[in-house]
Amino acid sequence: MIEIKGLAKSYGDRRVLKQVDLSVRAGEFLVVLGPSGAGKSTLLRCVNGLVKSDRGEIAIDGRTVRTADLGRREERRPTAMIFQHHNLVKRLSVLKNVLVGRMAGMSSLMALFQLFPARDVEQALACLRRVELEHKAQVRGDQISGGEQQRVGIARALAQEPAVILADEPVASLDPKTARIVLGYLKRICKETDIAVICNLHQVDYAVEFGERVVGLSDGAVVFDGPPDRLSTEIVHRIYPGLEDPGIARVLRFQGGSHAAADQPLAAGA
Ligand SMILES: Nc1ncnc2c1ncn2[C@@H]1O[C@H](COP(=O)(O)OP(=O)(O)OP(=O)(O)O)[C@@H](O)[C@H]1O
Repeated sequence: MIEIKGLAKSYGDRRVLKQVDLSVRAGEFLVVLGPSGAGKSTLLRCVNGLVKSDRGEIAIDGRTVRTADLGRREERRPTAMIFQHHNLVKRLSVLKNVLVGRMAGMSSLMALFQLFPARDVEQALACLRRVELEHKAQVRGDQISGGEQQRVGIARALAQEPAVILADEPVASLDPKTARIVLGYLKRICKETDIAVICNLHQVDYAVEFGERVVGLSDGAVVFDGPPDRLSTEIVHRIYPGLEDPGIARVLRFQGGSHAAADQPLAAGA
């Protein structure tokens, strides 16, 4: 359970997060939608302690998140990140990339020489099995496709045994078919393991298709929080002010999202 209360963050004069309140259940697949600069990445960085908020509280399973805990490898952290560009170590095998997720708790010497206990290797292989990549365990990280790299990113996050996986635009650099496959794995793992997922996305159609709950962030404030079938063109415009994209009406109609509003063309030619 993640509890965010009154979260605020500014960079200089720019208020990037304004009083964000959010709670996320174990096993919930939450999509955060919002335009560029809305504060989505900053929100995730505050949750994993990478960025110190100015005000507010974040607790994961009752334990307050503190930036000071970040550098302490001996402690297993409750958050795992998935990045847009996968961030794999290219010269390492797929398996070793996943084992990076097990490094918390290992001695510095063991970590330095990559001496992983057999049970960690077993666990990493099990994580690779969940994304159907066990057969690529010994392949180098740069010799697999972008979609496979992101599946390894998911396995690495899973290997950390986190309470929450924070995915920052995990499919932004993938083609639509691969993006759907990757989101499918992420959602399935969320449901099967009871790990909460907070997934920043740009694409309304993926949010409608995969999100169990959608939070719309606009200019640092939550402007929508609800199930994807409540997204309407009006709400999408609230999240993306000034957006002129008649395609959104089609997406909502096609996906069976809401409904009365979606049936109104947004603009000529919609
Ligand atoms: N370290 C930083 N120093 C100063 N300003 C920052 C820093 N990180 C982010 N910002 C600013 O904060 C605002 C929100 O950034 P953030 O990356 O959280 O938005 P976002 O919604 O994730 O955008 P995108 O979808 O483009 O990644 C932006 O104006 C950005 O320039």
